[in-house]
Amino acid sequence: MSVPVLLVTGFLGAGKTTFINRLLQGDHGLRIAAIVNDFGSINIDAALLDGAAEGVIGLKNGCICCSLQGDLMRTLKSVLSRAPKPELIVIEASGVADPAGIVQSLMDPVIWAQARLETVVGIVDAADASRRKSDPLWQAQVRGADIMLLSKTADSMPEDLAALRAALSVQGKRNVFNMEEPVPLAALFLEEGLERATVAALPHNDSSRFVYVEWEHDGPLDLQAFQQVIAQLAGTVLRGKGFLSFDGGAGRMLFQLVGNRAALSPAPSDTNGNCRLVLIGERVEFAPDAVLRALDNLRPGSRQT
Ligand SMILES: Nc1nc2c(ncn2[C@@H]2O[C@H](COP(=O)(O)OP(=O)(O)OP(=O)(O)O)[C@@H](O)[C@H]2O)c(=O)[nH]1
Repeated sequence: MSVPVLLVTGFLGAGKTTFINRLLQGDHGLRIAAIVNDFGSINIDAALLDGAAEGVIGLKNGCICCSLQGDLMRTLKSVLSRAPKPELIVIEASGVADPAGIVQSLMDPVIWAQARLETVVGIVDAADASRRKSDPLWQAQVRGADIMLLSKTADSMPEDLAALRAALSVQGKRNVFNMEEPVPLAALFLEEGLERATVAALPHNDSSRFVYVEWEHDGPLDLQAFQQVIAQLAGTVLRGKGFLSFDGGAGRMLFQLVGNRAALSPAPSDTNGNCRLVLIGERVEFAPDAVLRALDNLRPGSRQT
């Protein structure tokens, strides 16, 4: 029997991993395999989900809507050959992916016979939507979604939330859920027989729009110096995430930056090793060399005055 597939899409930092984590930890009793696609070679998302489930597979160094399509298909086939087979497959697209390209790949009749795309779940950061809504990539992600989940609704202004819901309903999105409330698993499955409209993928000149740096350091960092660097870079970094340790031995921390909101929280216990950090920005305003210099300046002994 064909295994249902949920494709989760949404802009950088929208809440895709958070949603998948909740799904993996839900008490539905389903055997779920998750395939996650991070931007870059340091696979933070897979590490974040690792604690939640076996069967989390990270696809890195590219984007599954373009350069990694072949990898996605190979990974799907290998997941499907597992015994016992998963009962649900969740694919997290990277935050820079256009879901239309992935949907086209999943329509392959050989794949479809074994794994049928059930629903494209689109996640929109409600607190960021009014700023982001004219972005063609954001629009493509909304257009390609069958159902919508609104994240960070508690952080958004009520009038912005109302405007967002109105805009989504104009676009024909009937199923819009608040991600800060429990979303029942059944709500993620489309009514039987519902046809998905074919959506054209964005032209692929977009791949050079985003750039990122990956940075690693063996040992703890000075917290205050790190915060200063992040404050300097704020405004040019769209998304940051990583695992870090700081002087004083408070343990490993998970760093999350979305737009101008940064947070540090205790990292999942099974994340070991060096400090590792990924920062992503738009090529027009994010200068990787300067960002790397600022980060390298954090290494003990190399601080410049
Ligand atoms: N308050 C609040 N925070 C959220 C919600 N959803 C996600 N977050 C936070 O937003 C940040 C990014 O969430 P992720 O789930 O990693 O976002 P993502 O879409 O997977 O990010 P990328 O894959 O890097 O594009 C994290 O700090 C989350 O804790 C939400 O509904 N409410």
